[in-house]
Amino acid sequence: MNPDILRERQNATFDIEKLTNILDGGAERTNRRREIREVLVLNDPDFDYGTPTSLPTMILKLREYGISDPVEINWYKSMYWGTGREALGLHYVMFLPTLYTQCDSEQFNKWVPLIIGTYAQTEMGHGTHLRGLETTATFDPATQEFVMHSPTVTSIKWWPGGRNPLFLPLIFLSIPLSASLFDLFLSGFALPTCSGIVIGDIGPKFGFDAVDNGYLKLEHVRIPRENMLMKYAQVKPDGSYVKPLSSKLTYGTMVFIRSLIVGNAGIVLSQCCTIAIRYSAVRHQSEIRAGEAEPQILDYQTQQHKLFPLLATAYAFLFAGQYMIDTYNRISGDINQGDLSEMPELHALSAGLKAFTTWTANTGIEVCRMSCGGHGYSRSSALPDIYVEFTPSCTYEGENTVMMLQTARFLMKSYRQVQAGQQLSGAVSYLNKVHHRVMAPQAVSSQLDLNLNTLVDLYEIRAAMLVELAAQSIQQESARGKCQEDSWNNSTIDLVRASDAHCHYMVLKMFRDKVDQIEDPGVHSVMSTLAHLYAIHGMGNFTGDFLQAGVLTGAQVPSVSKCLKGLLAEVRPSAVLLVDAFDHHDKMLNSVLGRHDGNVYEAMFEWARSSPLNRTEVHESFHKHLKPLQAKL
Ligand SMILES: CCCCC/C=C\C/C=C\C/C=C\CCCCC(=O)SCCNC(=O)CCNC(=O)[C@H](O)C(C)(C)COP(=O)(O)OP(=O)(O)OC[C@H]1O[C@@H](n2cnc3c(N)ncnc32)[C@H](O)[C@@H]1OP(=O)(O)O
Ligand SMILES: Cc1cc2nc3c(=O)[nH]c(=O)nc-3n(C[C@H](O)[C@H](O)[C@H](O)COP(=O)(O)OP(=O)(O)OC[C@H]3O[C@@H](n4cnc5c(N)ncnc54)[C@H](O)[C@@H]3O)c2cc1C
Repeated sequence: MNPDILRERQNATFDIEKLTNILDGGAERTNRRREIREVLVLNDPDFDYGTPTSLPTMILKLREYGISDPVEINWYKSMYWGTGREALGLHYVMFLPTLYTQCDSEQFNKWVPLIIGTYAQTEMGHGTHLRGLETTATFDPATQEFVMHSPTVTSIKWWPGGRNPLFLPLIFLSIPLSASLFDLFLSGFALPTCSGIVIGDIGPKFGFDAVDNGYLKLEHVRIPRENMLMKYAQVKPDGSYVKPLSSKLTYGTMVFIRSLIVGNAGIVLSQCCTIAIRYSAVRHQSEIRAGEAEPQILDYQTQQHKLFPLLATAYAFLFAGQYMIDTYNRISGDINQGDLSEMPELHALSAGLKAFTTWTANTGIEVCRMSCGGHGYSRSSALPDIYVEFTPSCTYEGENTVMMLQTARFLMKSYRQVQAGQQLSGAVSYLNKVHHRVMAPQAVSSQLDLNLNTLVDLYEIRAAMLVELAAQSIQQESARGKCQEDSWNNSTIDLVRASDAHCHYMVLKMFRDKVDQIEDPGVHSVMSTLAHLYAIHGMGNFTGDFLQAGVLTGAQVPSVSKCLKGLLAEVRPSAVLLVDAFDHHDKMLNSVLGRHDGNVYEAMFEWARSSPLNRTEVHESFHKHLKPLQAKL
């Protein structure tokens, strides 16, 4: 083991295993995750990662082992495929969940065990604006079929991931009856026997190469009436339409995956922090004091300033992901029982946190890559591949700006309710104080109050102020004679800013609540330090907001920076131990820089030598192209 990394692991001030257990949701979950990793994948003689049979092998193994819990599927898949995506991602995270949540019992028993599918909602002309989708599904009572049709070029289904060229069960979103409503259809086309279908691949993408994203054009293709997913809405044999309790129930799968993406952003950021911090512990470069040995780059304050706030953010997002999934499971359980009262709040929370966490993690991956210098740009680091695979999460499952505006819609509605004298509960209950003006900033002392509860309060006041400013912008636009829609559009910068601040407050609050639950003194102490670092770092990035909210004075601003530097120094001794607690296996991380043993250089040389370009002393292209050319010169 590299001596630097060995030294970093001595004198631990907290129990790493206990922190790993907290991240997994308990010791039993850690044991189960490791069992899946070590026994069911790594020590499985059939484990054949990277071969053409990998995918079918994985599917058969998941069934053989009876792994159906979404989180356990993800544990298995992420061990099997490492940090990359695989072609069936969409089947597991969108196609199956849609069947689970939108099929009636007969359809469920008929389809779920049997098929692999994709989710074809987006069209060439519309991905965000679902009410603008153009694919039609017209019911023919004479034949008891729906006629599916792509009326325009912009209605061609575009992007469905994992498009299987031979058999095409897919979840369709189409407009069967009216522009405001659409429903889900399962269409089992066995190509090429089924006429009226034009299918293909949309061509090379920025990345996501393991997933074949396709296109699908339908020309009056008929499917049985029974293929409409009929849990919430039905078309009866006589053609009558039974509306769902809410037209937004059709959007349920997107809310589910957005909820998953929150925790996934934490996982991806934790992978990158593991790579960058372990590498920064073994990389020596330049000098701090003339004549002395080159220091570990992790001892540079700027390197700590790049990486430690991201480390704190990774923990924050992992805890936010746990909260999000728990909230999703609770509210979707209520929805299943017909109680839709919290559906708007679930939508607003999942939409906002999906955007907030993916935007932050997306930027953070690049900071981690650049903090590793040239070797960060090598594919051996795994960081370029992680970035390329993660960055579309800012676009898919709800483009981030649009998602933030959905959260803003909920915040504005809540603000208006408070103005009308209603008492709010849940995540927006802090807005009650705005109405009663108890949001007045507390007496701000000359010293920055570092109590975590106080910091959460300051973030709450910042969010409330920005919500009020956005609402006032809309009111001012209306007062200038603008219609409601234009008043909204002319305030969308403020609205996104308010949603971002609301999400930031929510994430810090979840972090603080999680720290409060930690009983082990050593783990509590190090997690409390990270939560403080997360809060102070955000205060440094958004100082203007806190000044504008009156919860920070100009005189206190220097102490924010001073406090930040102190927290960076406090984290430094535990940095490698804190990434060890993420418990990312070398095989899954697939990074020369992030190896657990820290033996980076030897591994990098081996990695380079294994490059296809180094298979022969002289590359065949010399003999094929250069030598004949030389002979002519
Ligand atoms: C098992 C572990 C796995 C871990 C893996 C984790 C991550 C892996 C990541 C990815 C997986 C792999 C690949 C990803 C592939 C990506 C697949 C896709 O991208 S599928 C397509 C996704 N598309 C979208 O998300 C479309 C986005 N657009 C919309 O959702 C809607 O158009 C809209 C923007 C929300 C607007 O809808 P609409 O116009 O109908 O509504 P509005 O008029 O704006 O508002 C009316 C009203 O409705 C409320 N509302 C809107 N949506 C919802 C909802 N979902 N739920 C509840 N309520 C909703 C809205 O709040 C308004 O309410 P009110 O203000 O009270 O009127
Ligand atoms: C890798 C990848 C995989 C995908 N897989 C699938 C899949 O399997 N199935 C599927 O159905 N789809 C899939 N998609 C499509 C994806 O869901 C859409 O691209 C996404 O919903 C964004 O919609 P759009 O492309 O129409 O972008 P647009 O909405 O056209 O966004 C373009 C710009 O317009 C802005 N904008 C749009 N509306 C508003 C508004 N109301 N207010 C302010 N600004 C606005 C956006 O902020 C953005 O800046 C995938 C996409 C990617 C990148």
